[in-house]
Amino acid sequence: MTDRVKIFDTTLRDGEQAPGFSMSAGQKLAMAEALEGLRVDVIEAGFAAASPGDFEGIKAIAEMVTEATVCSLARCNEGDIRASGEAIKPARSGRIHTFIATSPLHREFKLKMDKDEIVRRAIAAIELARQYTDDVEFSCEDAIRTERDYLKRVVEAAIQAGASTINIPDTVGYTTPEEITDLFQFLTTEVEGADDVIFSAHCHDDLGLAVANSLAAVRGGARQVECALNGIGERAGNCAMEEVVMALRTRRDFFGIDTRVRTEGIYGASKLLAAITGNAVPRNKAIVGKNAFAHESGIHQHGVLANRETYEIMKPEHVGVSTDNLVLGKHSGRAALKNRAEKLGFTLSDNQLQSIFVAFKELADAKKEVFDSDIEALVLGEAVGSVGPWEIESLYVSAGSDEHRMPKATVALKHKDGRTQTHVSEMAGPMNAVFDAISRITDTPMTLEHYAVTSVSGGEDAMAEATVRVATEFETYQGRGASTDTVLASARAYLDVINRVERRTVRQASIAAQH
Ligand SMILES: CC(=O)SCCNC(=O)CCNC(=O)[C@H](O)C(C)(C)COP(=O)(O)OP(=O)(O)OC[C@H]1O[C@@H](n2cnc3c(N)ncnc32)[C@H](O)[C@@H]1OP(=O)(O)O
Ligand SMILES: CC(C)C(=O)C(=O)O
Ligand SMILES: [Mg+2]
Repeated sequence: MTDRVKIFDTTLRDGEQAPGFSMSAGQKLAMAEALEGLRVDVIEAGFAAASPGDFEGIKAIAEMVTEATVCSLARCNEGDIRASGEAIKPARSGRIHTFIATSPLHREFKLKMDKDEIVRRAIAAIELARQYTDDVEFSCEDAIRTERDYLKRVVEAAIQAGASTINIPDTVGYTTPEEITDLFQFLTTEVEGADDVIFSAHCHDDLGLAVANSLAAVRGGARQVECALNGIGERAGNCAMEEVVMALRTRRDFFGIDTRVRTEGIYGASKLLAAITGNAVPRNKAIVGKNAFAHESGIHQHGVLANRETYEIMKPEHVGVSTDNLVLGKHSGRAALKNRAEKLGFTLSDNQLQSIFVAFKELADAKKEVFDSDIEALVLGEAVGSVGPWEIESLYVSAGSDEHRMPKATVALKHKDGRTQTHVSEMAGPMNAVFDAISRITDTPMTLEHYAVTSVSGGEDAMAEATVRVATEFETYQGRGASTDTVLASARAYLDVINRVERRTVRQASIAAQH
């Protein structure tokens, strides 16, 4: 048994699997870089057999990551194992994670396999995986609803076949803390070969118990926790990485064990994920929500002013949340901007710094004060919006109280291939006119399902962040844009979606051309 809990991050596999959270290969690479910066032990980068894009995404991550183990998920069949083995080949340390369901419901209705067949499949898959790597993880899907004696039998067979990590998933979020502690105690003491492997917990949040159950599994002997940033994942999500890590760190006195995560990067990584997927973190979310370290009521403020520990059990800076509000101005240079971004949890390449610096100077000229949240919006705007191919060249909107004159938007967009196109739209609302003009120029008809604008910093000239959810003929997309001008922020959010759609079409066309 190790003296720490390994963090197996599945943001890019189970997390990405949930509707509304899919990421492009480039976005997955950016997230993998952030996860490596957090020092997670294992990055589950995808499911190699799922698609050529997933295969290439895992391979690119395996080529880039230098410290963490890079893992691919595989069913217990030859094709999946071989695809995973090839995808992780470039990794300094690569893992194949193979799984098969063991519960009566899954055996009878889904797999239509009896108990012996499942054991045979598991053994064959693990033995084949071992031909690619010594690091093989085996999961009994729906382990929690599996008969204990059968679970023990499958796990013992998996260990004998060569698995070095045994994962016990609560696939449907059904268990309770007491029950899972007892199960892990049973497995770690009763299973033959238990001392030679690491037991892992993979809890889902259907009853809001994923973090509590993961911690309870650790109490029962689990030494790997599978989790995802912001708790994303199938249905209600997975165990939230930031929560389980901070619970172990903050209550080390209770759990007596910790992870090796560099917690100062948590907030930046969480924001990056939210920006990339277009799914904002709720403000009351533990650790990474906007309110996690905010105090408005008088009695709390009075206490915090005297001593922060009266109402704070963690230091905000330990998870990368800055309490230093007023940061930079128009006289600041690149070094200060880079330093501030790093304090907020973002590592900027030289190219990113150059382009963010230009936007920062424009913002500093337009605003009296530049806050951390402004810088965050600039960095995330860069992470999301810089990839094009369309960008806004100019935008004019006229609207007013005269009911005989329709609001009008004149929009000019520039494409990376050199084209510039302008369209004038008149619609019932000014934003409708802007969105319509963008749709017409790019020839992308879409239905707006949700549109929201929030202020991300203080003052009259605050930065606005717009988010849109838009349905195309085939899929729903999220987009995000930021600016001190709400109309421009909204237009950028809408264009963010158009760019995602176009990039996806180009990607699909290139995949089709390869076949
Ligand atoms: C709990 C979890 O999170 S499991 C991971 C879930 N993630 C995903 O499914 C995302 C990626 N999946 C995919 O892209 C597709 O489902 C694919 C490419 C893997 C398979 O696609 P298809 O071949 O069309 O199969 P489909 O998805 O319809 O059905 C799954 C098949 O796998 C079988 N299967 C399911 N789990 C396993 C397993 N662990 N081991 C072996 N076979 C399995 C099912 O019995 C079914 O077989 P059948 O086609 O003979 O009936
Ligand atoms: C593939 C397995 C580990 C899984 O995601 C689950 O059972 O929830
Ligand atoms: Mg899962």
